[in-house]
Amino acid sequence: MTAEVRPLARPEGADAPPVIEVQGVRYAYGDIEALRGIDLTVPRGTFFALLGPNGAGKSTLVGLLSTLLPLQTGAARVAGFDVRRQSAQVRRELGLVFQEPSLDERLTVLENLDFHGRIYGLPARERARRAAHVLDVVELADWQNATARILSRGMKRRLEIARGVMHGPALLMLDEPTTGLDVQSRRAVWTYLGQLRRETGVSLLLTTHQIEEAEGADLVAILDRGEVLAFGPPAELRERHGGTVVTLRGPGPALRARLERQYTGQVEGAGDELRLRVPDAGALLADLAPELGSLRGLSVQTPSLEDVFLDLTGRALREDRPGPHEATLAFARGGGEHTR
Ligand SMILES: Nc1ncnc2c1ncn2[C@@H]1O[C@H](COP(=O)(O)OP(=O)(O)OP(=O)(O)O)[C@@H](O)[C@H]1O
Repeated sequence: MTAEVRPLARPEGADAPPVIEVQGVRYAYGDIEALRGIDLTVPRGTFFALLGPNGAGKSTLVGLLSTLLPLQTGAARVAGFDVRRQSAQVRRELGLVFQEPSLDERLTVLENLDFHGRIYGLPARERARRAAHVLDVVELADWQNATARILSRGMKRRLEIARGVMHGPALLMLDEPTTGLDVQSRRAVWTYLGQLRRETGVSLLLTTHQIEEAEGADLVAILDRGEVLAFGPPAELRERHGGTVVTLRGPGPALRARLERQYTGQVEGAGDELRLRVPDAGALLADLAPELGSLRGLSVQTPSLEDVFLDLTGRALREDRPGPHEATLAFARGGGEHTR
């Protein structure tokens, strides 16, 4: 494959076409409808996360964008190139990091990068320059002559990421990139990805069912059963579909009556506990301030994208759901003391 050489850093003008454009895309495997009409536009430079449970259609959409699957209905472009008519240009704009390791274990770290650069037709000097740069970013420069086989899992993943951006793509596609890594290696991967974004302007497409990783994205699309249920910045989705839940323990009858009157439709819970779902917990807490001392306890639960998914579908995104992001204050009744 021959190709023009482009700089590692790709400062894009405001008029650069979106990195992903998908319009009316449907896809079926025989009778199984995997995608049922997808529309998405993702601007250049974005960290975009595609979040959805198993079978939602994430891999199918990624397959279409990366030209591995043929488009059946609708239109899709990557960095302005049509996936149907300009598949070679689309592939040049993509870097891929899969869940499964894909390094040549017999080659050294540097040779893995160099080989990749050759496939993309980069001249030797350019390959050496780019390899040095990306190895520097992922902190593997000291390991460049080591055989890939001896690297730890985290280091291999870092090398795969370095290789993914070696040819200067517009979009790096990451399929569950931190699966199987320990917490420290996960963090390292995200640090390096952040740095690569800053230095090269590369956009990221992350497919995941890990909520924590999607929370860090600029834009999230929640996909379920072949449809985009919500699309926007995580904070906006949380506000639109989650709402902060404030739980009061031991509110007296007068306070309860006032809140039910004032926050019609947002109050639930009987007996000792009262839950209010509000867009802005600060305003509610300010309103409650004079009565805080009379409560036995209070907790503020910030919604996560898991709550957003639950609100949209009535189902949990995954079984091993982490505990809610909860801050609890317990007040000793009457005493004014509190513990955290
Ligand atoms: N090769 C195939 N043949 C038939 N059906 C398929 C094929 N690949 C996927 N499907 C079906 O298409 C739907 C979407 O699958 P897809 O793999 O795109 O979802 P996903 O969100 O990527 O899931 P996962 O996270 O499990 O990879 C599912 O119902 C799946 O069973």
